[in-house]
Amino acid sequence: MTDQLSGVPVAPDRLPLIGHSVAIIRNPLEFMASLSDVGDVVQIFLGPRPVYLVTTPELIRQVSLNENNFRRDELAESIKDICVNSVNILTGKEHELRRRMIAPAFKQARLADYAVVTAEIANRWAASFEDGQDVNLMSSAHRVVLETVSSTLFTGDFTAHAQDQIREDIPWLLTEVVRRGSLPASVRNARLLANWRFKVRSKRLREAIGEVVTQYRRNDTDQSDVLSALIRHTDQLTGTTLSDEEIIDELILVMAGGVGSQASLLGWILHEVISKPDVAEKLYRELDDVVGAGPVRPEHIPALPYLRLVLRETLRMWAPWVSTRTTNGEVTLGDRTLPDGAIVAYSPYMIHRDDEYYENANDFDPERWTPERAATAEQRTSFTFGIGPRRCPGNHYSMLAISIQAAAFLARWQPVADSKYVVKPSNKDFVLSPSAVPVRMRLRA
Ligand code: HEM
Repeated sequence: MTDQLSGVPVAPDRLPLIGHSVAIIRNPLEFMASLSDVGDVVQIFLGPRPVYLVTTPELIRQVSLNENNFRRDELAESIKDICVNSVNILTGKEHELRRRMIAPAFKQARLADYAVVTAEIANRWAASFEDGQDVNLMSSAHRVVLETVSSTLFTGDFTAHAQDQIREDIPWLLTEVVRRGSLPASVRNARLLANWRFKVRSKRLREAIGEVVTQYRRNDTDQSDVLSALIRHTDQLTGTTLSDEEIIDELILVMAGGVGSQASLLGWILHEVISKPDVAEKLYRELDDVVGAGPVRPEHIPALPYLRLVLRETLRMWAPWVSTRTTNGEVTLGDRTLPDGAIVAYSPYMIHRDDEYYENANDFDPERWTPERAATAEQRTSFTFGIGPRRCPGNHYSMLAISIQAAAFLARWQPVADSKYVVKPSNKDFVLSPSAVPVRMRLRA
């Protein structure tokens, strides 16, 4: 397995023993973006172990649309102490059923309820700054997204105590899940104090969520939130309902997958607007016409077409940098046949930043998404939320929430960026976040 598969090109600058690990940790974006010319499938080495990176949209589609060719056991192993059976690690029929079970939580009618809560929190957030105040908008974005996601998961005030504890644990969960995911299994499973602490705290978090689930079942009313949707749904085809443990798994996945990624994108959208006067001018004009000085309401969002273009362009520029799968038996990709158990990866970021697929791919150009300009080819190479059976179920909600938050903030504020600070991507999550967005707040005239 650790042998090089003959005929598949290897990424340049492989070092003995450590392979490409250091290059990836140091600058994953530059590393990924440098590989598209090397071949359709490129071997990169994490230590001695090869990872097969597919570098064309066609092969990414082939991987994503043929889910049965892949397993999730490596991912499952890496998160087993906190999440046992969530949708992202189930495969085949079990995955299909779980997708049906969680779908009602993301239905349009529910999104309308979540949008009301999201707008309330976003308007409160926008009103919380002072003129002339120095703020790091990235940490601020993280806080507002955390509050919003936890409030859309469970709102019932009869569970206040457990909710407080869960909210306190989410930042810890996010940091740990990402950190542990980058460690080899041998280190994660070693008898170390840090691993023991992780298990103890994971158990405590699961118990706190379990307490909320019990209270919801007892209360038996629809609270218009994610938890109510998960508890109340019965699958029409099989009569299945979700057990408490399964619900705990799904709630943890939403927290781990939804908070960091949304916060990063909210941070990027604010950074892009603040640092690009031509984009800012058009957006401010649109916000003035539709929202005025605020507060923003969910029904404003469909009337903000330029904001939508800016969001789509932000999602293109700052797409997840990597996604992985493990082959389930021999799998042929293009003219290469990979062995059973091989790790296959692709990078939405790499495709989205390639001039072959997007004209001047490194330019922030929202108008490329206007109906006149967005070619079908561009739509087909857009991988921010994945495609196929594992496409992100939170995509519509994320776009709505980020739009509401950005609109609420920008309707009121026109901050000035700290000119001495260079914003860099930081790889703490699968969507890279801005290292910081330091600004001085300025009220809009
Ligand atoms: C803007 C922020 C987000 C981005 C960029 C994003 C991106 C993605 C991507 C690329 C995948 C597919 C990964 C793969 O191919 O294996 C995915 C899966 C998933 N996402 Fe998101 N996501 C975001 C926000 C959210 C939110 C807010 C939620 C929940 C409320 C969520 C829930 C999930 C779940 C449950 C899966 C697993 C789906 C499955 O395996 O069937 N995501 N996400």
